[in-house]
Amino acid sequence: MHELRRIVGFLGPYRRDAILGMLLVVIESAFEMVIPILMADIIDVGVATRDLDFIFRQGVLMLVCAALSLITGQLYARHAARATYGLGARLRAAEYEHVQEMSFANLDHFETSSLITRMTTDVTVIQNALNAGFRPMVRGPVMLVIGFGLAFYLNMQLALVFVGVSPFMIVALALIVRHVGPLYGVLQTTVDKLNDVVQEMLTAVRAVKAYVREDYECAQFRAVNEGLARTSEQTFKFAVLNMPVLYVSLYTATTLIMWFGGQMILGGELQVGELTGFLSYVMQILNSFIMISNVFLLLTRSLASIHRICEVLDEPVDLVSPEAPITEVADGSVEFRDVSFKYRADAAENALEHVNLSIPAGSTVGVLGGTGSGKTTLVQLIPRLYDASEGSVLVGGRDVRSYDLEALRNAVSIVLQKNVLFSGTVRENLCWGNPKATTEDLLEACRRARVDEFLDRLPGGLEYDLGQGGVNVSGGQKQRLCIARALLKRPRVLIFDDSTSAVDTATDADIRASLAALTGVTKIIIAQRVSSVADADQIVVLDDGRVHAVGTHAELLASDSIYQEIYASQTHGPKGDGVKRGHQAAPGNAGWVKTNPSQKGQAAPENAEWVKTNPSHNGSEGGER
Ligand SMILES: Nc1ncnc2c1ncn2[C@@H]1O[C@H](COP(=O)(O)OP(=O)(O)OP(=O)(O)O)[C@@H](O)[C@H]1O
Repeated sequence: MHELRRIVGFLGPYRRDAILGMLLVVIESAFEMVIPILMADIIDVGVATRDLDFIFRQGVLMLVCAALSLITGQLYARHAARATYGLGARLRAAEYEHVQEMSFANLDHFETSSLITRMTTDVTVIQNALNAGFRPMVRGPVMLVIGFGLAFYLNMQLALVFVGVSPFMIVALALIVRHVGPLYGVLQTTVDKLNDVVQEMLTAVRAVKAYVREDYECAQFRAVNEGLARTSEQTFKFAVLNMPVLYVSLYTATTLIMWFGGQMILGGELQVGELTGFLSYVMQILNSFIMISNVFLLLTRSLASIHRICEVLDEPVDLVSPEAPITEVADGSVEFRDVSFKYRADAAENALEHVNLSIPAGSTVGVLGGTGSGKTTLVQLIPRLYDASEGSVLVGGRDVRSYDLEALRNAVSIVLQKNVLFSGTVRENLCWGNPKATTEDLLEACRRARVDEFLDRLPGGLEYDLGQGGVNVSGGQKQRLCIARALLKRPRVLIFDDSTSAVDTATDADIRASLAALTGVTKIIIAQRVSSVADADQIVVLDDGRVHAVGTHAELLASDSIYQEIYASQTHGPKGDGVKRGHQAAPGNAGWVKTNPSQKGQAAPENAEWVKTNPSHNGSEGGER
């Protein structure tokens, strides 16, 4: 119930329309309900006494009531539509804005497809329920009360006959609603699943085609689609039972009333007009029961949607700026003080264990480690995409939790592993980094990120449309555009999470050289290739969430077993003795995995071996994906 009230609270300025709409329905119903009484009078008084004047006057009154009922009905429809669609728009906006505020950890709680369903289908369900249910929701109870009142007024005994039938109807309807309610929740979850399959397939449609998995995807879709059809069938099979229940009640009541009414007319206790008027009220009362039961069914379905929407709206944003935040980041120094981190409070293992690191402002740091060793996790703590579970992360000498989030994230620019560009031109995408950037600024960032190498070839240059998700450029070009976008923020700390994996080694070196010229900016580079970090001031080797070693290329090459292994395997294959043969460029985009990974939280075994992970997936040397 409190969720229903919460959603009603979103009416905002449309509350006036909702209230006006309700009033109009009450007036409309009242006018309509007077008509049978006027009709009964025409039969019992006008026709019985052959008083044409009376019949005419009552007829005109009936017409006026019908016309007023029609006008108020029309006015109601206008206000109801405004309230309904206004509420839908406000709900979608509230959900969308809340999702924007959510942290990565918050977003981990929801499937993307489920969020889409909650912002679209669930809101539509509420809209439809309100649109179709608003009128009967008000009209049903109003007609029920007035109908019963007037039925008792016309004939008490007949009204009691009718009252006798009602409990059966009420109990049967309550049972149907109780059974159908939970099924609606299941139905919405099934819609989630369908959206999930469709979204995943559309996002990965190129991979589907490349791997010739169309049949498999179709089978997946068919299974979920048929599941949805089955669930809908099951749900509506029960929902439609309300109609037979109501009609059985209607005809039983009508038959009984005709029988009793007929006896009463024969006994001279009732007039024909009275019985006709009474039967009209019986119809109206039963109609109002039909309306109320339909509203209950609609409401039951929308309650499931309301709950799902409230789950999004009530998700507490766990990363917010503090009360009195610091708005200036003094410098680009970064420090990890005994930091441990787990993605979920109930996770058995930490993704990072007791990490201690000190990165001076303006220095360049490389981060190496096997797949899943915690590299991405480590850097995501710097702009506070997640908060450390234990210990603290400092930027510019202050705990990241003491900064204004926006100020911190403006000072720490991260090029995520999964590069994302948006629909729009190159210029629009780059301006994400700095909306005020001039064309000169954009071209300068493009030069540094080596975007200039292909920008001329894009029709329109900066005005070239990248298409949805940047489909109109290659993987390597996308990475370079993302680097340029990050540079435009003019950050104090620049983080590259494997951001040059899809560019050729020569361009990678070029980009590194131009970044080296950015003095005063701390650069943290996660890379698979030793060559990408060999020139760094210090290199951090991660292993199973722990810092295995820190040092320069020469120091690590001389002392660290994991670094030696990585280096050797990249220069001469997994078992090579590359230590002695000097540094060479690593193969294009090879990824490296340890073949006998140690248990999480334990130091890496000395004999750990690193192997190349399917380099063919990453493109050939010197090329771009
Ligand atoms: N959102 C998440 N929720 C739960 N666990 C996660 C999440 N992201 C990563 N992990 C887990 O945390 C660990 C470290 O992952 P992380 O992405 O930091 O590794 P990585 O070194 O960057 O790997 P890669 O080189 O493959 O990108 C892994 O065991 C991974 O499965």
